[in-house]
Amino acid sequence: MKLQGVELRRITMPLVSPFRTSFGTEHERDILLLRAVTDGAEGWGECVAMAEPLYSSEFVDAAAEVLRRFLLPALARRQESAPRPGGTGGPGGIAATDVGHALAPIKGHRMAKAALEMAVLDAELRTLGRSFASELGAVADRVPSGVSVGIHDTVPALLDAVDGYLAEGYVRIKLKIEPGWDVEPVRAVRERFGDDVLLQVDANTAYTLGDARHLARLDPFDLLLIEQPLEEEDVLGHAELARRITTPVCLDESIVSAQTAAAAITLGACSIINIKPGRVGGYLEARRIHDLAVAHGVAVWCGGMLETGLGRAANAALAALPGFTLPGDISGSGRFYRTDITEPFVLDDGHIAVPTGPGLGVTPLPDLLDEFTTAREWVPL
Ligand SMILES: CSCC[C@@H](NC(=O)CCC(=O)O)C(=O)O
Ligand SMILES: [Mg+2]
Repeated sequence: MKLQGVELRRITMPLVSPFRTSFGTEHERDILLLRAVTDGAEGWGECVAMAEPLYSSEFVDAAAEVLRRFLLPALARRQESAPRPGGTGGPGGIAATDVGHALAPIKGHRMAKAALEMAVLDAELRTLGRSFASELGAVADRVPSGVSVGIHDTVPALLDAVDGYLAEGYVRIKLKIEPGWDVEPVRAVRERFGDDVLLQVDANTAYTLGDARHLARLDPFDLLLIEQPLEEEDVLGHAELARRITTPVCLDESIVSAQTAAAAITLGACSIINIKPGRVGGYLEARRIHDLAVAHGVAVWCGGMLETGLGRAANAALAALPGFTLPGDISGSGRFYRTDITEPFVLDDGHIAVPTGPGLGVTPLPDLLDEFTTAREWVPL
């Protein structure tokens, strides 16, 4: 497949309601999309980097810049040096499995790299007529849908939000927590909705090991897991915390590759992993982490970064792999957006259908995409 160029397209999508976490409050998403134009088909990639480097060190302006100045030129050089398919000499094409190798010399910027690999993979699979689900190894045609619930001003407001999501059919509730908003909201949700609701919490690195005794107060509430209680690099701290609480520790921000996943598992820093393809550099690395976790008996689930229907489609395909045994943050499009740029993903009996069409199985609706577009830039290879 010959990659002719990539369009960098920025869109701004308003959220249906503010989404507050321990690191800030989102009111809209400033999203970088990639449209890869090849001699076969066009492919789409979605960069999950936020507008500010608060979830991780990446942010969307930096992703666009590193793509423009370093990642796309590196891919162009790889394509120019690759032998033609079939072994003849001269500039050849590129395959999705080449992208990670071509970009490896550039340090970090995993979300930017993931978006580029996703776009190339989508173009390749559309050309082949294969779905993401079949390429990744999906074993299900729908996946259970969990929902992430932000920090609210009051407990009654939180309970109303949870009530609404349960009424919509979400099979698992995840509550964002931070110091001062943790035991009380969890207790209130348990008292109002009972012990059978699948319930977990996400701290986004808001605590320290010194909070271990306090976090142990969550143990009586039978949570599925506590996600990323400590800072990203404190792998040893998570291993010590896991010895002091009974709630299973799940890592998110700390797991940036199969290598870091192997280290975290070996050190006992987590017994569950939230896999986010953008955070780990792409869907192919995400599958490697899945395979590693399965080999170690570690459960995985698919996290979310408020993706549009493009990322949601790819995440649903990934979440259909056999090791994804816990409900992921693959909610309906309406959880965050009044209007999605693709046909909306809609909850059906608490599940999201896995797209079956070639590639992502969804494409942006041109008029809606144009409505949300704030910038377009063509980068020839
Ligand atoms: C703006 S917060 C994004 C990161 C957060 N993501 C979610 O809470 C799920 C969001 C979603 O459903 O897409 C996480 O740390 O897991
Ligand atoms: Mg998280």
